[in-house]
Amino acid sequence: MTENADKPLAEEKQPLKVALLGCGVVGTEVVRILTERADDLAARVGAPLEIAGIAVRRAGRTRDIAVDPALITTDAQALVSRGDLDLVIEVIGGIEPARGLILTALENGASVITANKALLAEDGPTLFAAAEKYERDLYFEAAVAGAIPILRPLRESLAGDDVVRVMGIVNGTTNYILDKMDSTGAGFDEALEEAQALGYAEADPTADIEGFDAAAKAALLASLAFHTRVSIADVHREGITEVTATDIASAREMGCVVKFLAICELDEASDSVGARVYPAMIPLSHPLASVRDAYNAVFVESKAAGQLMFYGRGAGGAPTASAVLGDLVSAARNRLKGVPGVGESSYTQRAARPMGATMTRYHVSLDVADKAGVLAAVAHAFAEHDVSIQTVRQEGRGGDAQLVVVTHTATDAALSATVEALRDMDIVREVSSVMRVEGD
Ligand SMILES: NC(=O)C1=CN([C@@H]2O[C@H](COP(=O)(O)OP(=O)(O)OC[C@H]3O[C@@H](n4cnc5c(N)ncnc54)[C@H](O)[C@@H]3O)[C@@H](O)[C@H]2O)C=CC1
Ligand SMILES: N[C@@H](CC=O)C(=O)O
Ligand code: NA
Repeated sequence: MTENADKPLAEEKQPLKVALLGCGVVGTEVVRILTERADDLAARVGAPLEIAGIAVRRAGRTRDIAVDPALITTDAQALVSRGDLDLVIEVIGGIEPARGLILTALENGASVITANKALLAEDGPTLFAAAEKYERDLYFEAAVAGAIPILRPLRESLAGDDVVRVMGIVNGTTNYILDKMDSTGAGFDEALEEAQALGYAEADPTADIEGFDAAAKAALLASLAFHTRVSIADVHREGITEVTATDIASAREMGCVVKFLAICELDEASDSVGARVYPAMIPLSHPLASVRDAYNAVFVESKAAGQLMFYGRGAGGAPTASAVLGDLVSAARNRLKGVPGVGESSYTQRAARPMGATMTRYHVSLDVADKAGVLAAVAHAFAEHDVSIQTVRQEGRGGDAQLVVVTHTATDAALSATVEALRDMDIVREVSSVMRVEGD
């Protein structure tokens, strides 16, 4: 008889009790995987995972889940206060009651898995401090880029390297909208409705289209990548609501596509961190240009590894549940061992770099009077602000002309001052669009 024969099988071990908070798009898929894959999960963890309770907002609603109705409760606070839970999954979203519930769960000895980027980017330090105090895990792989494993690689695989830049498409809803507008000519509202029906959008889709969701994710990426604390308030944010069909066509004309980007950079000279989200034109040859539908992709650049790219489904119930379950298995293994896993690392305390100091390029479309000297006057406005022009294209339109100017790299402060000056010029009838150019 081998030594192992005495060891209890996973299913003979005391089950780990799991509570689920919220049973919407993501929660439903979490329950499905937990129930359908129970035996394999038990084998991987080393003990069965038992659903001990599911907190919902409305009890009577028909749900597509196969669990004992006695497990359903509308009292999430009582559930997390029980004291016998090993693991709590928070997929309610928003700030409160999620924050209070997570803190109570940690205080009562449970490790927590959450997909809630909004909360972590607003008040992560409070939650991480509680996890450390009670020696429990607080994992959140699902919070950034859905199914794509990106946070664990940053926290663990790249812990010995120095990350200098993270750039990606981290919001599925907006990528879906921009992709549909570009490839099928769909209108903004129509594409947003489709994204909502497919379960990609936040409960309030303003969070997606105004960039709050991507800004929260950028804050989490920057914090992990640069071992510091970046909150959503530190992230420069512009959403996609101003992107027009004309911008998309204009991007095509210069061999580009409009993508909604999150960019996090370490400025070594000033030891500061810049994080920003905005729609930008990128060349069709850039790998991010071919990210379609609700897919996400994240580029990481580090000193020793060079460039790494992570790609996959960034939104949707099942892909997001995959990330939640991955965290659940890790946290469950740690619970069995009695020690928490790797926590947060924010030892550098780097300052936030102001947006004005960011080096970027602009694509500016102007409606101008079509007369002698206009081009020279416009060029002068750029030169006066130390912004060098890369290309100018002019198209006549009756008595008016349209000028499309693409600049070389300059500080964002210089570029926006140039645009302000252009707006004040009599010969400029309208600055019809301003968009940054990235990725080359
Ligand atoms: N849907 C997606 O593709 C992704 C979602 N996430 C995040 O996952 C979380 C959940 O998202 P979804 O499932 O899409 O949202 P959802 O709106 O479909 O689900 C949330 C559920 O929580 C319930 N709820 C609200 N207040 C409650 C309370 N006090 N007690 C119990 N239940 C309550 C709601 O009734 C709803 O069923 C959010 O933090 C979201 O940002 C993260 C990645 C992707
Ligand atoms: N609403 C989000 C969901 C995932 O984080 C998105 O569209 O990416
Ligand atoms: Na992820």
